Amino acid sequence: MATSIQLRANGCCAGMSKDCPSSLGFSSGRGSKVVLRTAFRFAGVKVGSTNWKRRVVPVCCDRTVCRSMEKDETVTQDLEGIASELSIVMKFGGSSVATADRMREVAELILSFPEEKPVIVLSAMGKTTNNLLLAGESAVSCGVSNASDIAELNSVKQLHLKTINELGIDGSSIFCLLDELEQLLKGIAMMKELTPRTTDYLVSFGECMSTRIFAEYLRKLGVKARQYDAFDIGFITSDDFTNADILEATYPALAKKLHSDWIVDPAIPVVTGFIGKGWKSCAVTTLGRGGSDLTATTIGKALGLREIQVWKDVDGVLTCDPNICSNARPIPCLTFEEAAELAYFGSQVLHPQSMRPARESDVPVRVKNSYNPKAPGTLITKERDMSKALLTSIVLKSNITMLDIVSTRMLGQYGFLAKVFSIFEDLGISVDSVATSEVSVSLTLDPSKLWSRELIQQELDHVVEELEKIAVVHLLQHRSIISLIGNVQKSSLILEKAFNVLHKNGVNVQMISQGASKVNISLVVNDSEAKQCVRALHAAFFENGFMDEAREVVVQNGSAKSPLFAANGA
Ligand SMILES: Nc1ncnc2c1ncn2[C@@H]1O[C@H](COP(=O)(O)OP(=O)(O)O)[C@@H](O)[C@H]1O
Ligand SMILES: N[C@@H](CC(=O)OP(=O)(O)O)C(=O)O
Repeated sequence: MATSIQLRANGCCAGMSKDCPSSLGFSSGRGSKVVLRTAFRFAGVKVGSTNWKRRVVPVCCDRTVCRSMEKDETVTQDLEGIASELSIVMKFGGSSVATADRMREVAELILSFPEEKPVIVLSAMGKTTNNLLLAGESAVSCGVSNASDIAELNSVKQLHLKTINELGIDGSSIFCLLDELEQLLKGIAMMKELTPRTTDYLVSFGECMSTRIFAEYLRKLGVKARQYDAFDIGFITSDDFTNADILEATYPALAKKLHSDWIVDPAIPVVTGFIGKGWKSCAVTTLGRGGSDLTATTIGKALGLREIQVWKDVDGVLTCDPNICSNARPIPCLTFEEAAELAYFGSQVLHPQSMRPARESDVPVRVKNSYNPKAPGTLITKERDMSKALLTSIVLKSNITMLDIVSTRMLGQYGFLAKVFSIFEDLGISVDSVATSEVSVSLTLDPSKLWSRELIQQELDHVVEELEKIAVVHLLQHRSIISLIGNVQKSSLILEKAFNVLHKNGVNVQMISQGASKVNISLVVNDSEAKQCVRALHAAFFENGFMDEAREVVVQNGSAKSPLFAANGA
Protein backbone atom coordinates (compact mmCIF):
# COMPACT_ATOMS: atom_id res chain seq x y z
CA MET A 1 0.00 0.00 0.00
CA ALA A 2 2.91 2.33 0.54
CA THR A 3 3.86 4.76 -2.10
CA SER A 4 5.78 7.88 -2.69
CA ILE A 5 5.26 10.28 -5.51
CA GLN A 6 7.67 13.07 -6.10
CA LEU A 7 6.92 15.91 -8.44
CA ARG A 8 9.40 18.62 -9.19
CA ALA A 9 9.20 21.75 -11.28
CA ASN A 10 10.05 25.42 -11.08
CA GLY A 11 11.57 25.10 -7.66
CA CYS A 12 8.46 23.42 -6.32
CA CYS A 13 8.65 19.94 -4.93
CA ALA A 14 5.77 17.74 -3.81
CA GLY A 15 5.78 14.41 -2.08
CA MET A 16 3.09 11.96 -1.10
CA SER A 17 3.41 10.54 2.37
CA LYS A 18 3.75 6.76 2.77
CA ASP A 19 1.61 6.82 5.88
CA CYS A 20 -1.19 8.85 4.47
CA PRO A 21 -1.70 7.86 0.85
CA SER A 22 -4.99 9.72 0.56
CA SER A 23 -3.47 13.08 1.15
CA LEU A 24 -0.41 14.81 -0.10
CA GLY A 25 1.77 17.38 1.56
CA PHE A 26 4.07 19.56 -0.43
CA SER A 27 6.74 22.09 0.00
CA SER A 28 5.65 25.21 -1.73
CA GLY A 29 7.57 27.12 -4.33
CA ARG A 30 6.72 29.65 -7.00
CA GLY A 31 3.92 28.33 -9.16
CA SER A 32 3.53 25.25 -7.02
CA LYS A 33 -0.26 25.19 -7.31
CA VAL A 34 -0.15 25.24 -11.08
CA VAL A 35 2.65 22.69 -11.18
CA LEU A 36 0.83 20.29 -8.91
CA ARG A 37 -2.47 20.62 -10.72
CA THR A 38 -0.74 20.04 -14.01
CA ALA A 39 1.16 17.12 -12.56
CA PHE A 40 -1.94 15.42 -11.26
CA ARG A 41 -3.77 15.91 -14.50
CA PHE A 42 -0.81 14.67 -16.44
CA ALA A 43 -0.65 11.57 -14.26
CA GLY A 44 -4.44 11.12 -14.45
CA VAL A 45 -4.77 11.59 -10.67
CA LYS A 46 -8.02 13.06 -9.42
CA VAL A 47 -7.50 15.73 -6.80
CA GLY A 48 -10.20 16.23 -4.19
CA SER A 49 -11.05 19.58 -2.69
CA THR A 50 -7.74 21.19 -1.91
CA ASN A 51 -6.58 23.18 1.03
CA TRP A 52 -3.55 24.86 -0.45
CA LYS A 53 -2.97 27.04 2.58
CA ARG A 54 -2.52 24.01 4.82
CA ARG A 55 -0.36 22.41 2.18
CA VAL A 56 -2.43 19.26 2.13
CA VAL A 57 -4.05 17.98 -1.03
CA PRO A 58 -6.55 15.15 -0.65
CA VAL A 59 -6.14 12.81 -3.58
CA CYS A 60 -9.03 10.63 -4.71
CA CYS A 61 -7.10 7.70 -6.05
CA ASP A 62 -8.65 6.02 -9.02
CA ARG A 63 -7.84 2.41 -9.74
CA THR A 64 -4.78 2.99 -11.89
CA VAL A 65 -3.21 5.16 -9.24
CA CYS A 66 -4.02 2.65 -6.48
CA ARG A 67 -2.41 -0.07 -8.53
CA SER A 68 0.82 1.85 -8.78
CA MET A 69 0.67 2.46 -5.04
CA GLU A 70 0.45 -1.19 -4.25
CA LYS A 71 3.65 -1.79 -6.15
CA ASP A 72 5.44 0.56 -3.73
CA GLU A 73 6.74 2.47 -6.68
CA THR A 74 8.45 5.78 -6.55
CA VAL A 75 7.15 7.85 -9.42
CA THR A 76 9.33 10.77 -10.19
CA GLN A 77 8.11 13.02 -12.93
CA ASP A 78 10.29 15.94 -13.83
CA LEU A 79 7.82 18.56 -14.89
CA GLU A 80 10.32 21.19 -15.87
CA GLY A 81 9.17 22.49 -19.21
CA ILE A 82 5.65 21.11 -18.93
CA ALA A 83 3.87 23.50 -16.63
CA SER A 84 6.00 26.43 -17.68
CA GLU A 85 5.88 26.17 -21.47
CA LEU A 86 2.25 26.40 -22.49
CA SER A 87 1.29 29.51 -20.60
CA ILE A 88 -2.03 30.91 -21.80
CA VAL A 89 -4.97 30.08 -24.01
CA MET A 90 -6.06 32.68 -26.56
CA LYS A 91 -9.52 32.22 -28.06
CA PHE A 92 -10.54 34.21 -31.13
CA GLY A 93 -14.22 34.39 -32.02
CA GLY A 94 -15.78 34.33 -35.47
CA SER A 95 -15.63 38.11 -35.79
CA SER A 96 -11.89 38.09 -35.05
CA VAL A 97 -11.08 35.63 -37.86
CA ALA A 98 -13.78 36.64 -40.35
CA THR A 99 -11.45 37.34 -43.32
CA ALA A 100 -7.88 36.80 -44.52
CA ASP A 101 -6.98 40.30 -43.29
CA ARG A 102 -8.38 39.52 -39.86
CA MET A 103 -6.40 36.25 -39.74
CA ARG A 104 -3.23 38.20 -40.58
CA GLU A 105 -3.94 40.67 -37.77
CA VAL A 106 -4.65 37.88 -35.30
CA ALA A 107 -1.40 36.12 -36.25
CA GLU A 108 0.46 39.40 -35.76
CA LEU A 109 -1.22 39.88 -32.41
CA ILE A 110 -0.24 36.40 -31.22
CA LEU A 111 3.34 36.93 -32.36
CA SER A 112 3.50 40.26 -30.55
CA PHE A 113 3.67 38.24 -27.31
CA PRO A 114 6.86 36.25 -28.02
CA GLU A 115 7.28 35.44 -24.33
CA GLU A 116 4.02 33.47 -24.36
CA LYS A 117 3.55 29.92 -25.55
CA PRO A 118 -0.18 30.04 -26.23
CA VAL A 119 -2.76 27.43 -27.05
CA ILE A 120 -4.96 28.99 -29.76
CA VAL A 121 -8.69 28.26 -29.96
CA LEU A 122 -10.63 29.46 -32.99
CA SER A 123 -14.29 29.72 -33.90
CA ALA A 124 -15.57 29.36 -37.43
CA MET A 125 -14.89 32.33 -39.75
CA GLY A 126 -17.46 35.15 -39.53
CA LYS A 127 -21.00 33.92 -40.10
CA THR A 128 -19.98 30.43 -41.23
CA THR A 129 -21.89 28.59 -38.47
CA ASN A 130 -25.10 30.46 -39.34
CA ASN A 131 -24.57 29.76 -43.04
CA LEU A 132 -24.00 26.06 -42.41
CA LEU A 133 -27.20 25.87 -40.37
CA LEU A 134 -29.15 27.64 -43.13
CA ALA A 135 -27.58 25.39 -45.77
CA GLY A 136 -28.70 22.35 -43.76
CA GLU A 137 -32.25 23.68 -43.55
CA SER A 138 -32.34 24.36 -47.30
CA ALA A 139 -30.97 20.90 -48.04
CA VAL A 140 -33.92 19.25 -46.31
CA SER A 141 -36.32 20.51 -48.95
CA CYS A 142 -34.28 21.42 -52.03
CA GLY A 143 -33.83 17.99 -53.62
CA VAL A 144 -30.52 16.17 -54.19
CA SER A 145 -29.90 17.71 -57.61
CA ASN A 146 -30.08 21.24 -56.19
CA ALA A 147 -27.96 20.67 -53.07
CA SER A 148 -24.74 21.89 -54.74
CA ASP A 149 -26.43 25.21 -55.57
CA ILE A 150 -27.54 26.11 -52.04
CA ALA A 151 -26.65 29.80 -51.67
CA GLU A 152 -25.19 29.47 -48.16
CA LEU A 153 -22.99 26.54 -49.23
CA ASN A 154 -21.56 28.74 -51.95
CA SER A 155 -20.98 31.62 -49.50
CA VAL A 156 -19.05 29.24 -47.23
CA LYS A 157 -17.01 27.91 -50.18
CA GLN A 158 -16.25 31.38 -51.51
CA LEU A 159 -15.16 32.74 -48.13
CA HIS A 160 -12.76 29.88 -47.45
CA LEU A 161 -11.32 29.69 -50.97
CA LYS A 162 -10.82 33.47 -51.06
CA THR A 163 -9.08 33.34 -47.67
CA ILE A 164 -6.73 30.55 -48.78
CA ASN A 165 -5.96 32.50 -51.90
CA GLU A 166 -5.33 35.79 -50.11
CA LEU A 167 -3.15 34.18 -47.45
CA GLY A 168 -1.18 32.37 -50.15
CA ILE A 169 -1.39 28.95 -48.52
CA ASP A 170 -1.85 25.52 -50.10
CA GLY A 171 -5.31 24.74 -48.73
CA SER A 172 -5.65 21.16 -50.05
CA SER A 173 -7.09 20.02 -46.71
CA ILE A 174 -9.83 22.64 -47.11
CA PHE A 175 -10.72 21.46 -50.64
CA CYS A 176 -11.29 17.98 -49.18
CA LEU A 177 -13.47 19.35 -46.38
CA LEU A 178 -15.53 21.47 -48.81
CA ASP A 179 -16.14 18.38 -50.97
CA GLU A 180 -17.14 16.40 -47.90
CA LEU A 181 -19.48 19.23 -46.84
CA GLU A 182 -21.21 19.19 -50.23
CA GLN A 183 -21.64 15.41 -50.01
CA LEU A 184 -23.13 15.78 -46.56
CA LEU A 185 -25.66 18.33 -47.82
CA LYS A 186 -26.60 15.96 -50.65
CA GLY A 187 -27.11 13.25 -48.04
CA ILE A 188 -29.39 15.53 -46.03
CA ALA A 189 -31.28 16.37 -49.22
CA MET A 190 -31.70 12.69 -49.96
CA MET A 191 -32.89 11.83 -46.46
CA LYS A 192 -35.05 14.98 -46.30
CA GLU A 193 -34.23 15.30 -42.63
CA LEU A 194 -31.70 17.10 -40.46
CA THR A 195 -31.28 15.49 -37.05
CA PRO A 196 -29.47 17.24 -34.17
CA ARG A 197 -26.63 14.74 -34.61
CA THR A 198 -26.25 15.61 -38.30
CA THR A 199 -26.56 19.32 -37.48
CA ASP A 200 -23.54 19.07 -35.19
CA TYR A 201 -21.52 17.23 -37.79
CA LEU A 202 -22.55 19.84 -40.36
CA VAL A 203 -21.56 22.91 -38.30
CA SER A 204 -18.27 21.33 -37.19
CA PHE A 205 -16.91 21.98 -40.69
CA GLY A 206 -16.64 25.69 -39.83
CA GLU A 207 -14.13 25.27 -37.00
CA CYS A 208 -12.35 22.40 -38.77
CA MET A 209 -11.67 24.73 -41.71
CA SER A 210 -10.76 27.93 -39.85
CA THR A 211 -8.17 26.16 -37.66
CA ARG A 212 -6.56 24.36 -40.61
CA ILE A 213 -6.25 27.61 -42.55
CA PHE A 214 -4.84 29.50 -39.57
CA ALA A 215 -2.32 26.81 -38.57
CA GLU A 216 -1.11 26.63 -42.15
CA TYR A 217 -0.77 30.40 -42.28
CA LEU A 218 1.28 30.41 -39.04
CA ARG A 219 3.56 27.78 -40.56
CA LYS A 220 3.90 29.95 -43.66
CA LEU A 221 5.12 32.73 -41.35
CA GLY A 222 7.75 30.34 -39.99
CA VAL A 223 5.95 29.61 -36.72
CA LYS A 224 5.59 25.97 -35.73
CA ALA A 225 1.88 25.28 -35.35
CA ARG A 226 -0.17 22.10 -35.07
CA GLN A 227 -3.90 21.91 -35.85
CA TYR A 228 -6.17 19.83 -33.61
CA ASP A 229 -9.79 18.78 -34.00
CA ALA A 230 -11.23 18.90 -30.47
CA PHE A 231 -13.00 15.54 -30.96
CA ASP A 232 -9.63 13.86 -31.55
CA ILE A 233 -7.81 15.16 -28.48
CA GLY A 234 -10.11 14.31 -25.62
CA PHE A 235 -13.03 16.76 -25.61
CA ILE A 236 -15.42 14.15 -24.27
CA THR A 237 -19.02 15.32 -23.94
CA SER A 238 -22.50 14.14 -23.15
CA ASP A 239 -24.51 13.03 -26.19
CA ASP A 240 -26.84 16.05 -26.05
CA PHE A 241 -26.37 17.07 -29.64
CA THR A 242 -26.36 20.85 -30.26
CA ASN A 243 -25.89 21.56 -26.54
CA ALA A 244 -23.48 18.99 -25.11
CA ASP A 245 -21.80 19.17 -21.69
CA ILE A 246 -18.07 18.67 -21.20
CA LEU A 247 -17.40 15.55 -19.11
CA GLU A 248 -14.72 15.34 -16.39
CA ALA A 249 -12.64 12.82 -18.35
CA THR A 250 -11.85 15.65 -20.77
CA TYR A 251 -9.37 17.35 -18.44
CA PRO A 252 -6.76 14.60 -17.98
CA ALA A 253 -7.16 13.46 -21.58
CA LEU A 254 -6.53 16.96 -22.93
CA ALA A 255 -3.60 17.61 -20.61
CA LYS A 256 -1.96 14.35 -21.58
CA LYS A 257 -2.36 14.86 -25.32
CA LEU A 258 -1.33 18.52 -25.51
CA HIS A 259 1.58 18.18 -23.09
CA SER A 260 3.01 15.02 -24.58
CA ASP A 261 2.83 16.39 -28.13
CA TRP A 262 4.53 19.56 -26.93
CA ILE A 263 7.34 17.61 -25.28
CA VAL A 264 7.97 15.49 -28.36
CA ASP A 265 7.77 18.36 -30.83
CA PRO A 266 6.87 21.84 -29.53
CA ALA A 267 4.40 23.60 -31.86
CA ILE A 268 1.64 26.09 -31.07
CA PRO A 269 -1.60 24.08 -30.77
CA VAL A 270 -4.47 25.51 -32.86
CA VAL A 271 -7.64 23.87 -31.56
CA THR A 272 -11.19 23.89 -32.95
CA GLY A 273 -13.57 25.66 -30.59
CA PHE A 274 -17.21 24.65 -30.09
CA ILE A 275 -16.97 20.93 -30.83
CA GLY A 276 -16.46 17.67 -28.95
CA LYS A 277 -17.11 13.95 -29.13
CA GLY A 278 -20.13 12.27 -27.53
CA TRP A 279 -18.96 9.65 -25.05
CA LYS A 280 -21.55 7.04 -26.03
CA SER A 281 -22.14 7.83 -29.69
CA CYS A 282 -18.52 8.80 -30.49
CA ALA A 283 -20.12 11.26 -32.91
CA VAL A 284 -19.26 14.95 -33.25
CA THR A 285 -21.15 17.11 -30.74
CA THR A 286 -21.30 20.88 -30.23
CA LEU A 287 -21.31 22.86 -26.99
CA GLY A 288 -24.14 25.28 -27.85
CA ARG A 289 -23.86 28.56 -29.75
CA GLY A 290 -20.81 30.55 -28.72
CA GLY A 291 -19.29 27.34 -27.31
CA SER A 292 -15.68 28.21 -28.22
CA ASP A 293 -15.46 30.25 -25.02
CA LEU A 294 -16.11 27.02 -23.14
CA THR A 295 -13.47 25.21 -25.21
CA ALA A 296 -10.96 27.86 -24.14
CA THR A 297 -11.76 27.74 -20.43
CA THR A 298 -11.75 23.91 -20.51
CA ILE A 299 -8.23 23.94 -21.94
CA GLY A 300 -7.20 26.57 -19.37
CA LYS A 301 -8.38 24.34 -16.57
CA ALA A 302 -7.00 21.12 -18.05
CA LEU A 303 -3.49 22.52 -18.46
CA GLY A 304 -3.56 24.70 -15.33
CA LEU A 305 -2.62 27.70 -17.49
CA ARG A 306 -1.83 31.16 -16.15
CA GLU A 307 -4.59 32.97 -18.01
CA ILE A 308 -7.45 32.40 -20.43
CA GLN A 309 -7.85 35.17 -23.01
CA VAL A 310 -11.08 35.52 -24.95
CA TRP A 311 -10.66 37.91 -27.88
CA LYS A 312 -13.87 39.49 -29.20
CA ASP A 313 -14.92 42.47 -31.31
CA VAL A 314 -15.74 44.69 -28.30
CA ASP A 315 -13.53 46.31 -25.63
CA GLY A 316 -14.42 43.66 -23.03
CA VAL A 317 -17.62 42.84 -21.20
CA LEU A 318 -19.71 46.00 -21.39
CA THR A 319 -22.21 47.61 -19.03
CA CYS A 320 -24.94 46.64 -21.52
CA ASP A 321 -25.39 45.08 -24.94
CA PRO A 322 -23.94 47.73 -27.30
CA ASN A 323 -26.67 46.91 -29.81
CA ILE A 324 -29.19 48.24 -27.28
CA CYS A 325 -27.16 51.03 -25.64
CA SER A 326 -24.59 52.69 -27.84
CA ASN A 327 -23.12 54.29 -24.69
CA ALA A 328 -22.28 50.93 -23.09
CA ARG A 329 -18.79 50.98 -21.65
CA PRO A 330 -16.26 48.31 -20.67
CA ILE A 331 -16.28 46.83 -17.18
CA PRO A 332 -12.67 46.59 -15.91
CA CYS A 333 -13.15 43.71 -13.41
CA LEU A 334 -15.76 41.04 -12.78
CA THR A 335 -16.00 38.00 -10.55
CA PHE A 336 -16.62 34.56 -12.08
CA GLU A 337 -20.02 34.65 -10.40
CA GLU A 338 -20.98 37.98 -11.97
CA ALA A 339 -19.74 36.90 -15.40
CA ALA A 340 -21.60 33.58 -15.18
CA GLU A 341 -24.82 35.30 -14.17
CA LEU A 342 -24.44 37.84 -16.94
CA ALA A 343 -23.88 35.10 -19.50
CA TYR A 344 -26.66 32.90 -18.19
CA PHE A 345 -29.17 35.72 -18.20
CA GLY A 346 -28.66 36.38 -21.87
CA SER A 347 -25.58 38.47 -22.51
CA GLN A 348 -24.25 37.08 -25.80
CA VAL A 349 -20.70 38.08 -24.97
CA LEU A 350 -19.81 34.85 -23.09
CA HIS A 351 -21.09 31.29 -23.33
CA PRO A 352 -23.29 30.53 -20.29
CA GLN A 353 -21.23 27.55 -19.11
CA SER A 354 -17.84 29.00 -19.91
CA MET A 355 -17.05 30.39 -16.47
CA ARG A 356 -17.35 27.01 -14.76
CA PRO A 357 -13.96 25.50 -15.63
CA ALA A 358 -12.23 28.83 -14.98
CA ARG A 359 -13.88 29.18 -11.59
CA GLU A 360 -13.14 25.56 -10.64
CA SER A 361 -9.46 25.94 -11.47
CA ASP A 362 -9.19 29.60 -10.46
CA VAL A 363 -7.61 30.58 -13.77
CA PRO A 364 -8.35 34.25 -14.58
CA VAL A 365 -10.22 35.06 -17.79
CA ARG A 366 -9.42 38.22 -19.74
CA VAL A 367 -11.90 39.47 -22.36
CA LYS A 368 -10.10 41.57 -24.98
CA ASN A 369 -10.83 43.26 -28.29
CA SER A 370 -8.91 41.86 -31.27
CA TYR A 371 -9.78 45.04 -33.20
CA ASN A 372 -8.37 47.21 -30.42
CA PRO A 373 -5.73 45.17 -28.54
CA LYS A 374 -4.53 48.18 -26.56
CA ALA A 375 -7.85 48.47 -24.72
CA PRO A 376 -7.41 46.94 -21.24
CA GLY A 377 -10.47 44.68 -21.56
CA THR A 378 -12.20 42.93 -18.68
CA LEU A 379 -10.43 40.75 -16.13
CA ILE A 380 -12.60 38.03 -14.58
CA THR A 381 -11.33 36.54 -11.32
CA LYS A 382 -12.59 34.71 -8.25
CA GLU A 383 -12.82 37.82 -6.11
CA ARG A 384 -12.69 41.55 -6.50
CA ASP A 385 -13.11 44.49 -4.20
CA MET A 386 -16.89 44.83 -4.03
CA SER A 387 -16.86 47.65 -1.50
CA LYS A 388 -16.99 50.22 -4.29
CA ALA A 389 -19.20 48.22 -6.64
CA LEU A 390 -22.87 48.96 -7.12
CA LEU A 391 -24.32 48.04 -10.50
CA THR A 392 -22.00 46.22 -12.91
CA SER A 393 -24.10 45.47 -15.97
CA ILE A 394 -27.66 45.36 -17.28
CA VAL A 395 -28.69 42.33 -19.32
CA LEU A 396 -31.81 41.82 -21.38
CA LYS A 397 -33.31 38.47 -22.28
CA SER A 398 -36.33 38.85 -24.55
CA ASN A 399 -39.15 36.60 -25.64
CA ILE A 400 -39.45 34.64 -22.46
CA THR A 401 -42.59 32.98 -21.14
CA MET A 402 -43.89 33.65 -17.66
CA LEU A 403 -46.29 31.52 -15.65
CA ASP A 404 -48.40 32.70 -12.71
CA ILE A 405 -49.45 29.64 -10.75
CA VAL A 406 -51.88 29.94 -7.82
CA SER A 407 -52.66 26.89 -5.71
CA THR A 408 -56.29 25.80 -5.65
CA ARG A 409 -55.79 24.37 -2.17
CA MET A 410 -55.88 26.18 1.14
CA LEU A 411 -53.09 28.06 2.88
CA GLY A 412 -50.84 25.84 4.96
CA GLN A 413 -50.88 22.90 2.52
CA TYR A 414 -47.41 21.48 2.05
CA GLY A 415 -45.85 20.07 -1.10
CA PHE A 416 -47.29 22.64 -3.53
CA LEU A 417 -43.96 23.92 -4.80
CA ALA A 418 -42.55 20.40 -4.93
CA LYS A 419 -45.45 19.35 -7.18
CA VAL A 420 -45.03 22.36 -9.44
CA PHE A 421 -41.32 21.74 -9.94
CA SER A 422 -41.74 18.02 -10.43
CA ILE A 423 -43.98 18.80 -13.40
CA PHE A 424 -41.20 20.85 -14.99
CA GLU A 425 -38.71 18.12 -14.24
CA ASP A 426 -40.93 15.46 -15.83
CA LEU A 427 -41.35 17.59 -18.95
CA GLY A 428 -37.64 18.48 -19.12
CA ILE A 429 -38.27 22.23 -19.12
CA SER A 430 -35.81 24.56 -17.43
CA VAL A 431 -36.97 27.38 -15.18
CA ASP A 432 -35.03 30.65 -15.10
CA SER A 433 -36.34 32.92 -12.33
CA VAL A 434 -38.80 32.26 -9.56
CA ALA A 435 -40.78 34.44 -7.13
CA THR A 436 -43.00 32.70 -4.64
CA SER A 437 -45.42 32.96 -1.74
CA GLU A 438 -46.98 30.08 0.18
CA VAL A 439 -49.84 29.54 -2.26
CA SER A 440 -48.60 31.05 -5.49
CA VAL A 441 -45.52 31.05 -7.62
CA SER A 442 -44.49 33.09 -10.64
CA LEU A 443 -41.71 31.80 -12.81
CA THR A 444 -40.09 32.34 -16.17
CA LEU A 445 -39.21 29.68 -18.71
CA ASP A 446 -36.33 29.99 -21.11
CA PRO A 447 -37.90 29.46 -24.53
CA SER A 448 -34.65 28.66 -26.19
CA LYS A 449 -33.23 26.33 -23.54
CA LEU A 450 -29.83 27.92 -23.95
CA TRP A 451 -30.17 28.35 -27.68
CA SER A 452 -30.59 24.69 -28.45
CA ARG A 453 -34.17 24.76 -29.57
CA GLU A 454 -37.46 26.61 -29.20
CA LEU A 455 -40.11 25.58 -26.73
CA ILE A 456 -43.08 24.89 -28.93
CA GLN A 457 -46.68 25.90 -28.22
CA GLN A 458 -47.68 22.27 -27.81
CA GLU A 459 -45.19 21.87 -24.96
CA LEU A 460 -46.44 25.02 -23.26
CA ASP A 461 -50.05 23.83 -23.56
CA HIS A 462 -49.02 20.54 -22.01
CA VAL A 463 -47.30 22.29 -19.06
CA VAL A 464 -50.40 24.37 -18.42
CA GLU A 465 -52.63 21.30 -18.65
CA GLU A 466 -50.51 19.47 -16.05
CA LEU A 467 -50.29 22.48 -13.70
CA GLU A 468 -54.04 23.09 -13.92
CA LYS A 469 -54.55 19.82 -12.02
CA ILE A 470 -53.28 21.58 -8.88
CA ALA A 471 -53.50 25.31 -9.58
CA VAL A 472 -54.99 28.20 -11.49
CA VAL A 473 -52.49 29.04 -14.20
CA HIS A 474 -51.91 32.17 -16.31
CA LEU A 475 -49.52 31.83 -19.20
CA LEU A 476 -47.95 35.17 -20.11
CA GLN A 477 -45.87 35.28 -23.28
CA HIS A 478 -43.74 37.98 -24.93
CA ARG A 479 -42.11 39.02 -21.69
CA SER A 480 -38.49 40.09 -21.05
CA ILE A 481 -36.17 39.63 -18.10
CA ILE A 482 -34.03 42.64 -17.27
CA SER A 483 -31.20 41.44 -15.04
CA LEU A 484 -29.38 43.94 -12.87
CA ILE A 485 -26.00 42.35 -12.19
CA GLY A 486 -24.08 43.94 -9.38
CA ASN A 487 -23.58 44.15 -5.68
CA VAL A 488 -26.83 42.87 -4.28
CA GLN A 489 -25.57 43.78 -0.79
CA LYS A 490 -26.66 47.21 -1.98
CA SER A 491 -29.99 46.04 -3.37
CA SER A 492 -32.05 48.77 -1.70
CA LEU A 493 -30.13 51.48 -3.47
CA ILE A 494 -30.22 49.61 -6.79
CA LEU A 495 -33.95 48.96 -6.49
CA GLU A 496 -34.77 52.49 -5.37
CA LYS A 497 -33.05 53.93 -8.41
CA ALA A 498 -34.37 51.27 -10.78
CA PHE A 499 -37.98 51.65 -9.70
CA ASN A 500 -37.72 55.40 -9.88
CA VAL A 501 -36.64 55.10 -13.50
CA LEU A 502 -39.29 52.52 -14.35
CA HIS A 503 -42.01 54.55 -12.67
CA LYS A 504 -40.98 57.67 -14.62
CA ASN A 505 -41.21 55.61 -17.81
CA GLY A 506 -44.67 54.31 -16.88
CA VAL A 507 -43.51 50.70 -16.71
CA ASN A 508 -45.12 48.14 -14.44
CA VAL A 509 -42.80 45.40 -13.23
CA GLN A 510 -44.58 42.02 -13.32
CA MET A 511 -42.15 39.93 -11.30
CA ILE A 512 -39.01 40.50 -9.23
CA SER A 513 -36.50 37.88 -8.23
CA GLN A 514 -33.28 38.23 -6.28
CA GLY A 515 -31.22 35.07 -6.60
CA ALA A 516 -29.25 33.40 -3.86
CA SER A 517 -26.12 34.19 -5.85
CA LYS A 518 -26.32 37.75 -4.50
CA VAL A 519 -25.22 39.26 -7.77
CA ASN A 520 -28.46 39.44 -9.71
CA ILE A 521 -31.85 41.10 -9.42
CA SER A 522 -34.26 40.12 -12.20
CA LEU A 523 -37.25 42.21 -13.26
CA VAL A 524 -39.88 40.95 -15.70
CA VAL A 525 -41.54 43.47 -18.05
CA ASN A 526 -43.39 43.33 -21.38
CA ASP A 527 -41.24 42.67 -24.44
CA SER A 528 -42.57 45.81 -26.11
CA GLU A 529 -41.19 48.13 -23.41
CA ALA A 530 -38.03 46.22 -22.46
CA LYS A 531 -35.41 47.93 -24.65
CA GLN A 532 -36.67 51.36 -23.70
CA CYS A 533 -36.43 50.35 -20.01
CA VAL A 534 -32.87 49.06 -20.43
CA ARG A 535 -31.80 52.30 -22.12
CA ALA A 536 -33.38 54.39 -19.38
CA LEU A 537 -31.80 52.26 -16.63
CA HIS A 538 -28.41 52.41 -18.33
CA ALA A 539 -28.64 56.17 -18.64
CA ALA A 540 -29.60 56.49 -14.98
CA PHE A 541 -26.93 54.17 -13.58
CA PHE A 542 -24.04 54.72 -15.96
CA GLU A 543 -24.49 57.94 -17.91
CA ASN A 544 -26.19 60.66 -15.91
CA GLY A 545 -23.76 61.11 -13.06
CA PHE A 546 -25.97 59.04 -10.77
CA MET A 547 -23.12 58.24 -8.46
CA ASP A 548 -22.24 61.92 -8.02
CA GLU A 549 -25.88 62.57 -7.28
CA ALA A 550 -25.93 59.71 -4.77
CA ARG A 551 -22.81 60.97 -3.05
CA GLU A 552 -24.38 64.41 -2.67
CA VAL A 553 -27.39 62.89 -0.93
CA VAL A 554 -25.10 61.18 1.54
CA VAL A 555 -23.10 64.31 2.18
CA GLN A 556 -26.36 66.10 2.93
CA ASN A 557 -27.26 63.26 5.30
CA GLY A 558 -23.88 63.59 6.97
CA SER A 559 -22.57 60.13 6.11
CA ALA A 560 -20.26 60.84 3.20
CA LYS A 561 -18.13 57.79 3.97
CA SER A 562 -20.92 55.30 3.53
CA PRO A 563 -19.70 52.60 1.14
CA LEU A 564 -23.21 52.48 -0.28
CA PHE A 565 -22.48 55.58 -2.24
CA ALA A 566 -18.99 54.83 -3.40
CA ALA A 567 -18.27 55.23 -7.11
CA ASN A 568 -19.75 52.60 -9.33
CA GLY A 569 -17.71 49.93 -11.11
CA ALA A 570 -14.65 48.04 -10.11
N1 LIG B 1 -22.66 43.07 -22.13
C1 LIG B 1 -22.05 42.88 -23.30
N2 LIG B 1 -20.75 43.15 -23.41
C2 LIG B 1 -20.09 42.97 -24.57
N3 LIG B 1 -20.66 42.51 -25.70
C3 LIG B 1 -21.97 42.21 -25.66
C4 LIG B 1 -22.71 42.38 -24.46
N4 LIG B 1 -23.98 41.98 -24.72
C5 LIG B 1 -24.03 41.59 -25.99
N5 LIG B 1 -22.81 41.72 -26.59
C6 LIG B 1 -22.50 41.36 -27.99
O1 LIG B 1 -21.62 40.25 -27.98
C7 LIG B 1 -20.73 40.36 -29.08
C8 LIG B 1 -19.46 39.59 -28.80
O2 LIG B 1 -19.76 38.24 -28.63
P1 LIG B 1 -19.57 37.20 -29.82
O3 LIG B 1 -20.36 37.58 -31.02
O4 LIG B 1 -19.76 35.84 -29.28
O5 LIG B 1 -18.08 37.44 -30.16
P2 LIG B 1 -17.11 36.46 -30.89
O6 LIG B 1 -17.83 35.86 -32.04
O7 LIG B 1 -16.01 37.36 -31.29
O8 LIG B 1 -16.70 35.48 -29.84
C9 LIG B 1 -20.48 41.84 -29.23
O9 LIG B 1 -20.19 42.17 -30.56
C10 LIG B 1 -21.77 42.47 -28.74
O10 LIG B 1 -22.57 42.85 -29.83
N1 LIG C 1 -18.96 29.08 -34.35
C1 LIG C 1 -19.79 28.78 -33.22
C2 LIG C 1 -19.00 28.78 -31.94
C3 LIG C 1 -18.54 30.09 -31.38
O1 LIG C 1 -18.07 30.13 -30.26
O2 LIG C 1 -18.63 31.17 -32.14
P1 LIG C 1 -18.23 32.69 -31.66
O3 LIG C 1 -16.97 32.60 -30.84
O4 LIG C 1 -18.01 33.43 -32.94
O5 LIG C 1 -19.37 33.23 -30.87
C4 LIG C 1 -21.00 29.71 -33.17
O6 LIG C 1 -21.13 30.55 -34.05
O7 LIG C 1 -21.81 29.56 -32.29
